[in-house]
Amino acid sequence: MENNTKIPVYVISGFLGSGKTTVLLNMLEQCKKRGQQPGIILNELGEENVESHLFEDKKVFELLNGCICCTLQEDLKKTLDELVTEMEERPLDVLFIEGTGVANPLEIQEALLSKPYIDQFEVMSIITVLDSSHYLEFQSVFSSSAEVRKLMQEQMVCASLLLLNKTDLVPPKQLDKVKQKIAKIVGQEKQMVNSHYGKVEPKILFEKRFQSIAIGEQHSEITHHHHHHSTLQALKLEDLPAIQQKAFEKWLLQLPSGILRGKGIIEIENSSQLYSFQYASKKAQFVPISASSNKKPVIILIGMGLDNEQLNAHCKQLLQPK
Ligand SMILES: Nc1nc2c(ncn2[C@@H]2O[C@H](COP(=O)(O)OP(=O)(O)OP(=O)(O)O)[C@@H](O)[C@H]2O)c(=O)[nH]1
Repeated sequence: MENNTKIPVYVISGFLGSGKTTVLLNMLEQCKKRGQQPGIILNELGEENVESHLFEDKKVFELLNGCICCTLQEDLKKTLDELVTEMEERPLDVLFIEGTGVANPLEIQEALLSKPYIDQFEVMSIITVLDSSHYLEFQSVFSSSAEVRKLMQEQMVCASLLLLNKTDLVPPKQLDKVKQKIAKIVGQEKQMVNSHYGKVEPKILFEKRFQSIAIGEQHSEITHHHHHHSTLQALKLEDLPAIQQKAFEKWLLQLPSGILRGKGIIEIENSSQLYSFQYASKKAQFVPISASSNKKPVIILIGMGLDNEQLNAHCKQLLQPK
């Protein structure tokens, strides 16, 4: 493939629940306005993508139940091959890759910069999304693990653009403090932009900020990372009864502290509709989804350092309501 036909690629990285999908949906909206056909590669830790209803009319490739940056790098390469083949029938103008919340984007970058992908794809930007409302907590030695701190630092350091998301949840003084702390890690030059529900001027989001250097060339900066999320677990709950919304919110808030993220679909008692829910930054959100989407209630929980007995007991409360 000639250089001028390379597919521009945006990699969206960031910790669990920081707002990656929200940013991706905003970028897709922009593509629609521009009449561009996007391709999407989604990598999820759970064995099911509970958010597929968000991308119904889009070309989505899913890499499930593992993290691109570990065992799934080969799968990512296969998906890229598939995408190139499919493009002969249905061309794409732009590709978005959303990693799991625990992916190190260096590994995605590495796949894209290796042969033959470097001749087919052009990395435009690695956008790392940060939850500015929980940044201090995630970086604190008292309330977070060394694994989480290191992973977030890697996600920040290899970003070409940092989005400080969820600014609505942070008082201005705290936001300043967060920015100063981040600058100490990434340096003053790295571009940092505030965002609220991932809304950022399209020009900033779509700007080309990445210079590709093939792996193996002298100045390549790729280094291998250690697999730091060995203790991470994704848990799936199915066969769920209809649940009262308030009781469910309370249940979420009382989850063991190792649970960092929850998402899924539930049936709310006395409502004929299914709801998609998000639990991130210790906040729950519910959005009704159409009955025609053929979804079944399911809950995905993701966490680290979990006490399985405690978690099982907590889950039982939900599965066997009084
Ligand atoms: N208050 C607030 N909530 C936000 C903002 N951006 C995203 N959210 C909410 O945070 C939750 C998680 O957002 P997602 O975009 O799904 O986060 P993610 O990074 O894709 O999450 P993972 O799937 O864990 O990787 C959702 O409920 C969003 O609506 C924001 O700026 N402010």
